[in-house]
Amino acid sequence: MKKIYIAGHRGMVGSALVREAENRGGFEVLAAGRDRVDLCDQSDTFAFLAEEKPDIVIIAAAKVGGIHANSTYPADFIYENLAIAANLVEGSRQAGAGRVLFLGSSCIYPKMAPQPMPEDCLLTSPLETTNEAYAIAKIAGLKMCQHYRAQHGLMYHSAMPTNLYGPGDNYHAENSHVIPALIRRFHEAKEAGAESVAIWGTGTPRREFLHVDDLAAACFHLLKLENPPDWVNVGVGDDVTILQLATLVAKTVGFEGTIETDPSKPDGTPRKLLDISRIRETGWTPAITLETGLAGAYKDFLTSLETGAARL
Ligand SMILES: NC(=O)C1=CN([C@@H]2O[C@H](COP(=O)(O)OP(=O)(O)OC[C@H]3O[C@@H](n4cnc5c(N)ncnc54)[C@H](OP(=O)(O)O)[C@@H]3O)[C@@H](O)[C@H]2O)C=CC1
Ligand SMILES: C[C@H]1O[C@H](OP(=O)(O)OP(=O)(O)OC[C@H]2O[C@@H](n3cnc4c(=O)[nH]c(N)nc43)[C@H](O)[C@@H]2O)[C@@H](O)[C@@H](O)C1=O
Repeated sequence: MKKIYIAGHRGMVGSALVREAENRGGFEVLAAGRDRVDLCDQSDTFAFLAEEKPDIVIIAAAKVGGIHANSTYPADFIYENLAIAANLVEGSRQAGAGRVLFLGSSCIYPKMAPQPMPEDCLLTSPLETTNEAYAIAKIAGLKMCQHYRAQHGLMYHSAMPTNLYGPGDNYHAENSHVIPALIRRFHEAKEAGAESVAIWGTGTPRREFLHVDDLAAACFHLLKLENPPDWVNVGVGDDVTILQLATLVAKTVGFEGTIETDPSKPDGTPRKLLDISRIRETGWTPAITLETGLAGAYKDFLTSLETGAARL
């Protein structure tokens, strides 16, 4: 049985990965919170990995947030994400882990990349400014895996997911991503009997949304490949405008008022649709539609409010 360390197992992605590992079976799952290991601390991380000696490591720990958090705390985003990537990749090598899967993000690609964005448009022109710090750290993590694979012959590789959503999301009013932010805002507006809800920006940017359970399935699919790409896009191959998304979230939540835009807030990158032909060629395809996924995410939000587990 392979021992798999899922770094960040309490997060939205990490908890989906733990569920997927348990459903598939055949893994001894190692999960350790910040109380056990601070992944920004090099000696702490090296000692933890040397003691536990996992066979496989999935790096789903990161400092994560939406457009506001990324542009407000760029120093935290670049430092913490560089430290986590460097400590886990080098610590895994020292501890003898034969396989590492690093999770990046679609924001690694240039702001004005061709759409849909193929893997090889990486580093061809400037990044979007609102998340440049985070993107640079994610590019460094991806490049570490690529170079460790080349120099050390280790099977270290990466997945670049598009915007994600699902159970266990962060519903913070300012620091969250757009889907959890809108679920909360429309829910609170419905409860308060409000007539209108404002969404950030112009409503015109386009985004692609992947359910976190689809991402978890893709990660375990990639871990089974004998010769995976150094990095591969993981998305659904389709996108919507933010206004279309807001209309869908309002319908899911049952909010019947009007939706207004707030152009004083940033739009971010105009479009970031991933080209997912490479992962499709390996035999993976997403299964959860946005409508179905949103219904489940709203249910999860209501349950987490009731149990007190919601990340507000
Ligand atoms: N959410 C999204 O839309 C997208 C996410 N991704 C990537 O997926 C991965 C997971 O994201 P997601 O699950 O959404 O994020 P979450 O914020 O939900 O989870 C991140 C996890 O990392 C842990 N963590 C952060 N810093 C440390 C540290 N110093 N030591 C130990 N643990 C730490 C957190 O621990 P604690 O619980 O203690 O805070 C948390 O459990 C990230 O790599 C992210 O870049 C990629 C594309 C889109
Ligand atoms: C996953 C990805 O996430 C971040 O990039 P982003 O795609 O810009 O993420 P976002 O979810 O915060 O916003 C998407 C769009 O939606 C609009 N929008 C409307 N109303 C709200 C709102 O209420 N909250 C938020 N957050 N956005 C809103 C918002 O103005 C923007 O146009 C990266 O920094 C980086 O972390 C990364 O990789």
